[in-house]
Amino acid sequence: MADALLDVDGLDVVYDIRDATGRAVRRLHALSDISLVLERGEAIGVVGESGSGKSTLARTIVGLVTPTKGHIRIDGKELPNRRGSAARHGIQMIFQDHTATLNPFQTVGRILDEVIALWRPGMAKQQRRQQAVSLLGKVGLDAEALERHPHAFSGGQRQRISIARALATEPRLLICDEPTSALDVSIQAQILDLFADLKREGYALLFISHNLAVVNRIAERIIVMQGGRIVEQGDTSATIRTPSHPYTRKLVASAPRLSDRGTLLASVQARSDNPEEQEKTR
Ligand SMILES: Nc1ncnc2c1ncn2[C@@H]1O[C@H](COP(=O)(O)OP(=O)(O)OP(=O)(O)O)[C@@H](O)[C@H]1O
Repeated sequence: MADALLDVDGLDVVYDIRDATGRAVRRLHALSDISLVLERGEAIGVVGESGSGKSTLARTIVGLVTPTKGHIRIDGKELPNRRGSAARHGIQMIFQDHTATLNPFQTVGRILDEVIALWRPGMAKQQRRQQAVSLLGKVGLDAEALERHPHAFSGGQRQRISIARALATEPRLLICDEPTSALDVSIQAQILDLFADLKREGYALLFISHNLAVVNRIAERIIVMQGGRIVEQGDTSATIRTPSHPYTRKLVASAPRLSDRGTLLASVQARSDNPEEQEKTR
């Protein structure tokens, strides 16, 4: 598809399951024949129960898992399955566990500066600092954050910092693997607002969540996965309103208050005035 940003075509992933000695004892088909197309600036939500293959899909796209079959193309060109290759092609991943991306021994300024310097080798120090301040502003943090270490921030703010770090590589696509699941419900709403803002700015999102309400808030299209396969995909609201696959029907039926769409997030929003988060953010 010529105009697609990301084109995943017939992707299979098989894991070797090993015993304690490291010997492969069986194979697990984690992804089977996954195909999806994501347009520029579009947000697609990926839902499915635990073990359905959502993280494997994300990790395969960014080169952390090697597929046994299929193609991943960015701008119509094959994306090499290597660590770092996705970043060079404008794809960044945002994890649930931001501790993985934030070095606790470095200040936020240092964390951001390392990435900016890598991406813009010729940029002068003062300009890099300005760039870091601008990235912090984009995620709702002020320049003061530069001098502090990650542990000085709340969970929601640390997730903001890891988003700023991802944005430092000037990506076009953010692959978000349960980026709000580890946060309090009130903070979740604020981080979701941030993703909605980023989407309005033109970033494409592949947004993985087990929470249908979250996907409904962020993504115009939805992909439903079960047992490593896509069982349904389409417009998010239409799919939630009239799911056609029995598994999607089950997911919708078991989602709390989803029958009254919007209510869940409206209630989350009403509680999003978390003083701790607000105080530290500004
Ligand atoms: N490195 C691995 N080695 C072997 N099996 C794995 C590995 N990673 C995942 N799996 C298995 O692959 C299947 C898909 O896992 P995956 O983590 O992709 O699902 P998921 O939908 O993201 O689940 P969750 O929501 O719990 O993160 C599961 O059966 C899981 O146990």
